[in-house]
Amino acid sequence: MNNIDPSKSKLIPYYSHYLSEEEMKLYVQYFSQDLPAAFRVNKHGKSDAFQANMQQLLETYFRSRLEDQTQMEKLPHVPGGYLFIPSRIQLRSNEKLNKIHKFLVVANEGGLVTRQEFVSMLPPLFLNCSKGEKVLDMCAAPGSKTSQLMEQVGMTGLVVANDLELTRCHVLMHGVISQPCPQLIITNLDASKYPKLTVFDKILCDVPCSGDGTLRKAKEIWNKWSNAGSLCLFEIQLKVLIRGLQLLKVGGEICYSTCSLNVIENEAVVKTVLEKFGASIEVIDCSGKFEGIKRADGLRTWDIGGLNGEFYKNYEEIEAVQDETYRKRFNKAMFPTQDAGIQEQLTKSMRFYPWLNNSGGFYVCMIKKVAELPQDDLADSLNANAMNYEKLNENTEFCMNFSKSMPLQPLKKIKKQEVVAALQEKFHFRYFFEEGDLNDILPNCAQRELQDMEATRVYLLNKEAQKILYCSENAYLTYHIVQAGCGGFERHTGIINQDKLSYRVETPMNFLLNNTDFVMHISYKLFLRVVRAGLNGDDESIRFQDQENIEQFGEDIEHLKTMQLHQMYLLKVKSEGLNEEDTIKVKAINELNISSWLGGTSLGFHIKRKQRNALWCLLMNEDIHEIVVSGEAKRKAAYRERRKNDKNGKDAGSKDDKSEQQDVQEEKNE
Ligand SMILES: C[S@@+](CC[C@H](N)C(=O)[O-])C[C@H]1O[C@@H](n2cnc3c(N)ncnc32)[C@H](O)[C@@H]1O
Repeated sequence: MNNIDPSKSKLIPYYSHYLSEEEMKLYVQYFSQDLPAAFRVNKHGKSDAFQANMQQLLETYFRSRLEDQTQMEKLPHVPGGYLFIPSRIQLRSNEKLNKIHKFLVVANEGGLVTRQEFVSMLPPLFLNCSKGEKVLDMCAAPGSKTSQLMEQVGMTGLVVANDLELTRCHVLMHGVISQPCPQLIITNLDASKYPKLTVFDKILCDVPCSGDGTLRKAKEIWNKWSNAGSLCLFEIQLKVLIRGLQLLKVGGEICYSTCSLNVIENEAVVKTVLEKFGASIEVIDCSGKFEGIKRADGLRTWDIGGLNGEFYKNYEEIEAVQDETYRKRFNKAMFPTQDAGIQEQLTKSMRFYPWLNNSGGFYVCMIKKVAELPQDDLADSLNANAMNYEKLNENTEFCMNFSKSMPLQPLKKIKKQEVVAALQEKFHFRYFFEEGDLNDILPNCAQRELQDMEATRVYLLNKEAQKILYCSENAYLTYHIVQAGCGGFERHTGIINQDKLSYRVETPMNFLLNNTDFVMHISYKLFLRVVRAGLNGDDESIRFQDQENIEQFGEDIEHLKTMQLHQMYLLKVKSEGLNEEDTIKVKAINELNISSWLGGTSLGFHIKRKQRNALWCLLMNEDIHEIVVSGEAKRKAAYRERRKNDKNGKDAGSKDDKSEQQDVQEEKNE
């Protein structure tokens, strides 16, 4: 902690006002330590068995690299969640542990796991959405909680993920788009005037906050912190929560959360909505839920801190302050209530102090809407704002800013039904999501091209997402829809198919091929061989005519030659004759829905480089840097060489070059 001395931070006198001496010792002790690394296995679109198998593989991998087995723990109640006791910094700096860190980074980028702080996993855990439910994530970027919500509602539900910042919406989009997410809509709106797109079953209200609970990661907060941030965030936090309550169905649940421990951003906000909507909402008692995840009760009553280390017991003390500008920083609603019923409810909200679960600091309050909300001035004005905003935006001139700043063409209903016919004819999909018929879904897919052009990419949306994207002619503009559904099919422009309308299934939607004729069964040995082919930085497919391949995989190759060549297939690995350990590996591989391209004389997998790397190391129990570094170095050297030779820079914009440039940048950053 260079130049950081917690004892000099304003945080210490501030929190000493709320916490006991003993708690303050723990506060300084824990917040001065680095945060343990945590991750969870990505399960979206896969079975419970997949998660169990993948967990077993990962545990074996990590444990074989840990001398002290107590350094890795299973996170209680978080499906597929793990915690490393060594901090993130220790993981990076210790030579042995660094192997774990590097693997985690690649496995995260390859989509096998999500690196996510433990407390950040809690709001979706408490929200506990069921399959098919409609959920709004009001302040969603960068989106780690969104991906948990998508897992919970499954492919027939709806997740509307929103963020005020367009660039952050794009971060969110890129984080989830490689997963099958026909249930996802991403919007770029102010959550406090969010339109009534539908009535939601559950809402996550993870509001913008001062973030003082993230001190273990963001150490600069020790020096920078002042109470001004919390004082000015109160109003937007309150408005977003009220708007969330308005958009929630009666009987639905909303999770209000912040990564701050400041009462102004937490209990004061919840108290205000309890005062306003009294009998229509209630704080849910979660004390019986998720035993083993420790928490402290929310505060009943509190003082409000000022900017100069002083505290105010009530609003009258603020009114007595001479300086009007200073007075205006405070809101009467921030102060506690005398109502014992509300105080009691506030204690049911949950404070996650860092010393309870060796985590960051967090606040979570689960609220149930038990009846329609009564009249309230602030709530009414938010409703009116949202309606005016929608009305204005129906006139597209008013949304040109969004349109101009969006780097992508808008998503519109697919125009050419020949495309739909071609897809149906080619793949003979027998059924689609867990329920519902592909025949209803396909004609309503979306494309980004202008209306009269053929789609180069066909986006798949489920019925709930379609209702939103097509609710009006210009819904994507009115509601600033950044993304709806995910890429389903991509136009094939290879020489062989040049003359006819031909599409291939995109990676997120590979599972669609499960019930078609396009499934290829190969041996585990051949699977490993093709994964390895891409690791050395050269050719990512294997050639059948190579002598070595003919000798080793003769049976496989003979079988492949009987299949239709120049074709994409969903890959399934045969498990007959394998030992128990390899059988588990094969089961996990088969649920990853990897597709492959069977050429006239070659076989290659459609698999991201990082996923290929992570998979190889996991299956072979090899260290990531040993296997990857040589291949990456070779590839990057080749790229630099090409750049040097390419004086005109003609190739600079190609897709491969862009990802290589990114890699070179990543290398620099490390
Ligand atoms: C605490 S972060 C959300 C973290 C996110 N839920 C996650 O798990 O990755 C708060 C987010 O709120 C966004 N935000 C700020 N003001 C907003 C507003 N008025 N409406 C919607 N989003 C807002 C910020 O851009 C930021 O991405």
